[in-house]
Amino acid sequence: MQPLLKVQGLGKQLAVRAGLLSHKKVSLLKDISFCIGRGETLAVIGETGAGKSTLAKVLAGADEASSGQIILESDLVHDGTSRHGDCRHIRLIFQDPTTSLNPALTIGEILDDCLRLNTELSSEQRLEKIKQTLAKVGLLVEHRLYYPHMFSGGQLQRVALARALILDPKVLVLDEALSSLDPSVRAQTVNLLLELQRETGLSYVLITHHLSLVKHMSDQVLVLDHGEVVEYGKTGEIFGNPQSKTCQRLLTC
Ligand SMILES: Nc1ncnc2c1ncn2[C@@H]1O[C@H](COP(=O)(O)OP(=O)(O)OP(=O)(O)O)[C@@H](O)[C@H]1O
Repeated sequence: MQPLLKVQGLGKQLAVRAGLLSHKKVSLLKDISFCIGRGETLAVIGETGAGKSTLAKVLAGADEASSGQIILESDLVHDGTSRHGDCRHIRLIFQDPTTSLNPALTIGEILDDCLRLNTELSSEQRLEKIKQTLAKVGLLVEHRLYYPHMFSGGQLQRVALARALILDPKVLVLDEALSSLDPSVRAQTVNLLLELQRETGLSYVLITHHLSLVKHMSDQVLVLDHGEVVEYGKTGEIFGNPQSKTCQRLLTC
């Protein structure tokens, strides 16, 4: 079966200052390859500084890769030098939604901006889409009139989810998106994500330090160390018989 998302030999280099007038290149990601099927979840784990957030940003188009390919449903999204098409099919959700939601706008205005900038929908169609999306993430239609500061942390993460889902993406990248939630809200949000996945065939790239979430949600695990893949396979196999020292260390923490 054709994978939904195929990543081949992805690399990210940065030029950093090495002296008064000189720069050197450092590799943040090296030769990353993996595939995700429709409705599947890939968990990305690794120690701090391993490159997980860099990978998240590169996948979602918030940062540019230096080499390699990103192929979504046989469309070349990144060809080794530049990004093609729009970023609506792979969307990113961060740990702290307060930093990415404009406090001066209502939730309805934030969601409407997203639709105005990325679609040709009329204002009536946009309002209908906003109402449908709020309902999809378990918020009320009236919540479109609220400002971000009027929500709890768990509700705000639902708003961030609504903003990601309103463009009907195929892949959601969750970069520690569940980490700041308290355990009961986290459990509700996980159930919501799994329900959405069952209903729509959405695929997830789940970046987290919570191994219980990895076990519960993911089909595959990719282990990063210093920007390189040191282990990649089915979740059950990785947890049952980790091969790399990094993975063994992470699983015993
Ligand atoms: N703009 C930048 N300039 C220089 N170094 C950077 C930059 N962005 C990231 N890095 C470095 O790249 C490495 C990977 O960072 P990244 O944030 O992707 O790691 P991470 O696995 O997400 O870590 P954490 O679990 O702590 O969030 C780190 O060593 C970081 O210092």
